[in-house]
Amino acid sequence: MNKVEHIGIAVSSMENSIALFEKLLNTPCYKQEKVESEAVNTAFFQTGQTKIELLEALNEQSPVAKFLAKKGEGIHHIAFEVADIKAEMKRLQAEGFVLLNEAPKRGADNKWVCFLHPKNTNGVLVELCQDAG
Ligand SMILES: CC[C@H](C(=O)O)C(=O)SCCNC(=O)CCNC(=O)[C@H](O)C(C)(C)COP(=O)(O)OP(=O)(O)OC[C@H]1O[C@@H](n2cnc3c(N)ncnc32)[C@H](O)[C@@H]1OP(=O)(O)O
Ligand SMILES: [Co+2]
Repeated sequence: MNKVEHIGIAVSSMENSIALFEKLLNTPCYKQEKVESEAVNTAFFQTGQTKIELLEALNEQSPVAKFLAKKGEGIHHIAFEVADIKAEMKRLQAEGFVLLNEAPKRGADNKWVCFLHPKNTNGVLVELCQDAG
């Protein structure tokens, strides 16, 4: 795990939260991107070596909609940058972590991603990210 690539934050209104985080971080949102496969709209802020990723549900089936209904707005996941996501997935599976997707899938911001179930990570949803080149 090279570094924290981003911290994912679940929000109810992307428009309101972009305005809030632009004030808080004193930096503009550098990208908004819909990830249909995850039923999320994302917005990114660069904060030094890491990023903030705001997440808004695109529909009621979105994992973010379920999270918001259950827990409300707040930190949703921590993403770690890895050099070789397939090797990391193999290593983590061998260590007993439950992978939520068997193969790397396309994430936002030009990444390959994989998620680990929070039941094996002290209740923290963990995402692995590798640059898709
Ligand atoms: C990929 C695009 C973008 C990127 O960075 O590129 C993203 O990050 S997209 C982010 C949205 N996508 C995901 O979150 C995909 C992975 N998530 C899942 O597969 C599900 O959300 C899952 C399996 C974590 C939970 O889904 P489930 O249907 O099982 O929901 P439950 O409410 O029944 O949850 C079961 C259990 O897990 C706890 N939980 C759920 N979400 C989280 C979370 N974000 N952090 C910590 N814990 C979480 C939930 O409280 C339940 O625990 P329990 O003790 O039973 O209450
Ligand atoms: Co993420």
